[in-house]
Amino acid sequence: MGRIEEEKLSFLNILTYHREQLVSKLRSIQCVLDNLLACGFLCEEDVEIVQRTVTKTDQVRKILELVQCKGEEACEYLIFIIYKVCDAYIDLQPWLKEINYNPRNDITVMKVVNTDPISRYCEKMRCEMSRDTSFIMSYGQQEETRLEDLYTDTLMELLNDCNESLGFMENLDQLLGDHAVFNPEGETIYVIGDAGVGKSILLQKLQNLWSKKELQTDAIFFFKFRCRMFSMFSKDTEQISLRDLLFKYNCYPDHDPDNEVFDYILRFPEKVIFTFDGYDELQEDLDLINVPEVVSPEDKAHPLQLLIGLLCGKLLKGSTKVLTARTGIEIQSNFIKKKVVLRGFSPYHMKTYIHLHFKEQEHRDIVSIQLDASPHLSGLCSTPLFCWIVLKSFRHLHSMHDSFQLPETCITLTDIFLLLSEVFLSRTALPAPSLLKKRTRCASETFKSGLRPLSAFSKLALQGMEKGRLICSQEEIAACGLTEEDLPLGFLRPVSEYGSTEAPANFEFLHTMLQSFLAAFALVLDEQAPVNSILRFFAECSRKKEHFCLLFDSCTRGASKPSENKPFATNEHLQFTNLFLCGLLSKALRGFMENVVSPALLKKKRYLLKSYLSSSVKSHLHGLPHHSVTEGKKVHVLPNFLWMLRCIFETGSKEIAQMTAKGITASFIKLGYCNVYSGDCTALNFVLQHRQKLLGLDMDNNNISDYGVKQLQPSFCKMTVVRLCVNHLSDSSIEVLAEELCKHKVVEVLGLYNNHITDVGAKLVAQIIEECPKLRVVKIGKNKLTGVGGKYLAKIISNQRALVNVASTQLLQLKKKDVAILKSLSKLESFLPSSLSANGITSKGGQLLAEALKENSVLRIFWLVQNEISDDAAPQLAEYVKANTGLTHLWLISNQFTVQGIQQLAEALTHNTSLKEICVKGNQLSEEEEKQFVAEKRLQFH
Ligand SMILES: Nc1ncnc2c1ncn2[C@@H]1O[C@H](COP(=O)(O)OP(=O)(O)OP(=O)(O)O)[C@@H](O)[C@H]1O
Repeated sequence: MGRIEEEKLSFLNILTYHREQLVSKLRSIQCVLDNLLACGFLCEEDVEIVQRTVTKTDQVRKILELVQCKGEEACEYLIFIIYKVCDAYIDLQPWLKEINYNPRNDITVMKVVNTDPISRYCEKMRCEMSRDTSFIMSYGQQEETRLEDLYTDTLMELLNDCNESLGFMENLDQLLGDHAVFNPEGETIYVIGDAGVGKSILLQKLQNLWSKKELQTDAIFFFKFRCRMFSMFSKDTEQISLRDLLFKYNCYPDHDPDNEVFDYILRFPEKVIFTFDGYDELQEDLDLINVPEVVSPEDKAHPLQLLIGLLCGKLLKGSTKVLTARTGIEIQSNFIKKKVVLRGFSPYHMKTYIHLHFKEQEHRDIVSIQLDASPHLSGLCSTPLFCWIVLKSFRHLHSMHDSFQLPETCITLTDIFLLLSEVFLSRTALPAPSLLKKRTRCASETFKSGLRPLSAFSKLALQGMEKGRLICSQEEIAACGLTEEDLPLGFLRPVSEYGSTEAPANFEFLHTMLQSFLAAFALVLDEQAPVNSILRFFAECSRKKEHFCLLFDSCTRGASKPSENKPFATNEHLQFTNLFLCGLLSKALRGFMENVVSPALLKKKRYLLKSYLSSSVKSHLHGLPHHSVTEGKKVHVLPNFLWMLRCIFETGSKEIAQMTAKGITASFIKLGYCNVYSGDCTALNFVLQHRQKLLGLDMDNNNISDYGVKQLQPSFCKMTVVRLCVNHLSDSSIEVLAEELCKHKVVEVLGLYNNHITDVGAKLVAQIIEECPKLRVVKIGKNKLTGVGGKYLAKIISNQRALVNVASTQLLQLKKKDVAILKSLSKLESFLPSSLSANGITSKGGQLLAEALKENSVLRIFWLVQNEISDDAAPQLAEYVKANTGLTHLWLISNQFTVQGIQQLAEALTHNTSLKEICVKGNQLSEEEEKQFVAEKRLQFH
């Protein structure tokens, strides 16, 4: 404020002048009173007078009266409080701007203490959140590790609504930002990933960053929930208000007699972040689906309905919601605003993680060398949970025994969880006789001596699986024969219950996969139940599955009834139990398991499982629908097939693998979009190595990465179709492919579209094209090739037979002297639609292309969308249009043509009757100019 103005408009006058606004908008009165009292502008008696006044507005009037009586400085200080505690007086911030308020130096030295309930609540929330999230919980009760000491970034890929990649997230701030939002109407950020890939840890990191004010967000409230908690309420009786849901299960607001915190949340939902972890763990509740939805935050409802209301945006619309779930869980896409899929550790991340895990360079080296030597183990370790188990076991067992190495190449998931159990059970072992002499490792001894607690934990796990419960009470624990001394072993961890200071009442297994593993152990150990009861979960998993959109259906369409009641959204935890059962009953573990279960019983169980697997593989393969395609008889396998492959690998049975390989009668298997990860390639290879005949394999749109390709190496010799599009492959995969495909020369189709291949890989692809005479389709668009890589390919194509769909990105960086190479394009039948879109092609490139393609009579559709082509290329393009009668569609959307260039194209169109349309929307024409071309209907502007 200018001095003259300041004199004229004293603070006292300001308060009088804006009295009405202040009376209606000033909240958090206690904070004003506290500060005025602390600075001596009011005395105790004044405060009491204000507090005795009944309504809020009258209280403000009284305060204004009092400070105005006390004089100019008191008035100024009141405004300064509003300025300083901006969160509490958010409604008056525009007013401060309106009066152009800037505190004078004299006043800034005065202290303002924020006693506003909202600010206090935020403080308390941050403080509790920081306490709750600073440690990685899953380390049993004996040791805890600081999150920041071990958290490592993972591959976080952004997807659009069609599950196409939008690139990778660089940091967690991007999770909440607008980047890659594909549906602005959607309310929920959906994070998906496989078991153990780090969804919960990602949320924990997010919460921890927020608690330290290191997350880029304006949100001042953060509520975290685990979805499984919503299923724990009784469905008929337990109703709760949104207020209670927020405050009872998260942080409780103290000193908030007037409910200001909740009011604030209702008024400013955009200031709130929610995280809901584990949507897959939610239990369906059929009766609830029929209950009308809640929209009022004041009404009581079942917590599940509140959850749905929040996720759909019917409650607290505009708040940020992050929901996690296992891959494969469907929710209606209109609620999803953006989607992130967690892909686990890249080799770089794994190196970082190893570094964080081990202080000693010697250990880092041993582990890195062993991982580098085993793509299978590395593939498994790209899942952080497995990596953690492997590294933790290494550290523990290496410290206890003389020379412990990581397990060798053929390690299975069962081996990994056995290792973890060994680590836990070895905690009961007596200390080594002398510190200098370490004991020799004997896993079977450890299991034998730990059999009592192991059986008890296994029983508990199985009971939970059967009841569909992941949480167990003290009573259930005791009923299984577990004592207090058993709990610190590490299998269980307490479930944190908000606000409780007493000893934990409930426990859960360290991870749901550990529960699945122990449940399988219980099935093997059980000597009482009939032998065939080991197969009970197979039966459940093979039943037809309903989609899990049901809860959300109720939100949009009203009630719908699924055909059966299932305990969880997925049956993955049961699938894992089956898988571990196969592992524990495998031939490789026979000797080991005989230490804990009678050999005769073990034999019976092994026999039963094997014959069950054989017959179910047969009937599964028999029942698959076959289609006839150019490549022969094709079969699109179902996700259950993948589980079968995993189980077969886990059994290690060559007989079943052979039978499966033989049973695949189709010549082409499609495993696209099946969520195949690198570890599965070992299982696939295990079966395919027994196949004699040639086979096409479509694995497009999975997550197999370079580790997976290395695992498949022995099987490429018989592959006629190798489709690995959208699989995060780099040049090192192409090295493997070049070596194998060039050796065996049977490949006909090679799909590498949308990976991370550079010019180095392109050179190898060129070699494959050159050396494999049967190859007729190569897809290599959307990779990281430059003009150099494009040249290798184009040169080879020009000397070879016609290849369809060769789309090399940035081919157009070629210079004019390379026109001969470009002429090879005349052999192309089509470009992939996106192949030359958004490639920075200038007019020069447009000219070269048009010239090169003039003699191409086979190209039908030509896309040059989103480039920088202007009128300079119009004459050549017009010539091309005139000369080419085969072309049906030319797309020039979002370039830089003006009315002159379009005029030339329109004129050319009159000479070409076969061309259906030239699409030119998004160029530099005004509406008026576009109208000139009304007569030429094939020129599309919309
Ligand atoms: N980014 C990470 N950095 C370090 N360790 C991690 C990371 N992500 C996961 N882990 C390790 O893996 C374990 C399992 O991770 P987490 O529980 O987050 O998996 P999840 O995806 O939620 O699994 P599920 O779907 O089975 O619940 C963690 O306890 C931790 O030890």
